[in-house]
Amino acid sequence: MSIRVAIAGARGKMGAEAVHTVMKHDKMELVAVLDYKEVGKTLADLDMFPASYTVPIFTEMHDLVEATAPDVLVDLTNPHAVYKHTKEALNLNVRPVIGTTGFTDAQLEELSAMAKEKELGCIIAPNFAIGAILMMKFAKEAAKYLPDVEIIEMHHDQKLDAPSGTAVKTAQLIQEVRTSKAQGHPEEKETIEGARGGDFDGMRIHSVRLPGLVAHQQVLFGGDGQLLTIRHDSLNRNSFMSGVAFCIEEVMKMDQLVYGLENII
Ligand SMILES: NC(=O)C1=CN([C@@H]2O[C@H](COP(=O)(O)OP(=O)(O)OC[C@H]3O[C@@H](n4cnc5c(N)ncnc54)[C@H](OP(=O)(O)O)[C@@H]3O)[C@@H](O)[C@H]2O)C=CC1
Ligand SMILES: O=C(O)C1=N[C@H](C(=O)O)C[C@H](O)C1
Repeated sequence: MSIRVAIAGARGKMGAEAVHTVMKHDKMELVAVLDYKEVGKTLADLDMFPASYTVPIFTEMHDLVEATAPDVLVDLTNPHAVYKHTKEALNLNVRPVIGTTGFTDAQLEELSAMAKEKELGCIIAPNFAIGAILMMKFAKEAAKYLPDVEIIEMHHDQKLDAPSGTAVKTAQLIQEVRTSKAQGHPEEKETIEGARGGDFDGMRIHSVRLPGLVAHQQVLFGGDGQLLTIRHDSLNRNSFMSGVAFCIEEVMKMDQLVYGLENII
């Protein structure tokens, strides 16, 4: 039996790739799309998709679920919409696979409690690319030996959240193995506000936004007379798609929320 998939954010850069991925997948069926405004009756009404994509578009999650009974909701929207979508999906017994970044800790805790109570799988993945997951794992390992670390994440200039979800997740993983410490000179002063980046448990995170970039991150470690740099580059959005397909299949086997693909690969 096919997994019935709905996608929120289908007109976006990631969402459009995810639409093609699900449409091509032999074990999945794209049954619906969630939008926040009337853009047509089906995806086929939009110039960006082929005429064969007669997938219905809904503006209310409740109507979407009632009409098309999806197993999984994939959300690739923005930090303002994603929390509501995830809650609505869980309430309606639809398993969320969330790529959208920008959750607060409190939101993650609440969604985790909801998924547990409902015994429903839910995956929140700040990054679907296998190379990025490895970069984070290697950074966590390196931080045990080289605890002075700064993160530089670099993204296209349409990104809404800073720092990136990947940078936050990397810092959280490092925090698990590193004794909290302030870095740099104790008396350092910023003569331009923000020059030293954001402070996460003493680690500095720097966010670069430029046209031309897709999604890139360097984790820099400094030691006595040595430097280690761990870098990952997503050069296109196809780099995320095998992770999206993997999560859609995995979430069907789960009964709780997982935050980060490093927990299930
Ligand atoms: N986990 C991962 O591996 C990755 C995650 N991301 C994350 O995915 C998200 C999307 O990224 P990207 O595709 O680049 O962004 P885009 O801005 O290209 O796409 C977002 C889409 O969502 C639509 N949208 C906004 N609000 C709603 C809503 N309430 N309901 C339905 N659709 C809505 C937007 O429509 P409109 O433009 O008309 O407002 C837009 O088409 C971001 O949070 C990004 O950080 C990105 C890459 C990889
Ligand atoms: O907005 C993006 O593009 C990306 N967002 C995710 C993040 O915030 O980490 C994943 C990837 O870096 C691309």
